[in-house]
Amino acid sequence: MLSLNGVTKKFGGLTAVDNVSFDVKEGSICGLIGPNGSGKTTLFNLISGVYPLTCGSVKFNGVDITKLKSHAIANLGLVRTFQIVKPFNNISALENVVVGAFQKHTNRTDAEKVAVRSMEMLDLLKYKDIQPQHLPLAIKKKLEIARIISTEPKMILLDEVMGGLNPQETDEIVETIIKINDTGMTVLLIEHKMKCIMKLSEKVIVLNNGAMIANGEPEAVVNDKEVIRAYLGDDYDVEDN
Ligand SMILES: Nc1ncnc2c1ncn2[C@@H]1O[C@H](COP(=O)(O)OP(=O)(O)OP(=O)(O)O)[C@@H](O)[C@H]1O
Repeated sequence: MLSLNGVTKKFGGLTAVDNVSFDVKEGSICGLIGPNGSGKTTLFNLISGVYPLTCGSVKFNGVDITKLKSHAIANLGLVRTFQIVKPFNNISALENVVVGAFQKHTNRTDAEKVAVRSMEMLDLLKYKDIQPQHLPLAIKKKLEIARIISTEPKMILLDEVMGGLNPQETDEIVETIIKINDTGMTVLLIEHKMKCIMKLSEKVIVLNNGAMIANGEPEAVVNDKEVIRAYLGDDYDVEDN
């Protein structure tokens, strides 16, 4: 579904993403992990057309999207969340989600139907008339997911959607991601909470200093010596994370 080949990004003298190649299988959930500053968000920015690549290529659903802009990539069905959620604060939660649905639907009634369905899936309908500025972080994060789901994508990129949430809120988001994936959407997610990564991911990709140091099944990846050295640490225990 998504295929990266030699993806590289240089910011002046710094190679933020270094010759990264991997595939994400259609219908799967794939985790992207690594230390702070290892290039995860930059990689999302490259895939989603926010930054141009220095070299390499990205294919989505058989189409070369390397040089496409974000909106064109979103039109093909590949959308992402941002680490810092920035909803439109002066309109209701529902209107925020309707904005996403307008990507495919020009008709207001159709767009609203899709938005309501997305909010239902995330158990957000009770907040529909509230402006996001009055909602807690966990609900804002869910709203961001509802907004991208309402574009009716084939694949979503989630950038630390569990960051800053308590264990119960985190569990809810994990269940939501499973529900979304069950509808057929492919998921690639950046996450520091290893327990969630282990529960959700069919495959885990690890970046360190911009380079991919592991790519495989979660069990194999967490037992990989280089991953332990670079990221997890010797006393790593999934239950603690
Ligand atoms: N626009 C930019 N200009 C210059 N350097 C950048 C830019 N964006 C990111 N970087 C640098 O690229 C490297 C990778 O950053 P990135 O944000 O992708 O890491 P990350 O793995 O997502 O980190 P975190 O887990 O903290 O979010 C860092 O050294 C960062 O300072």
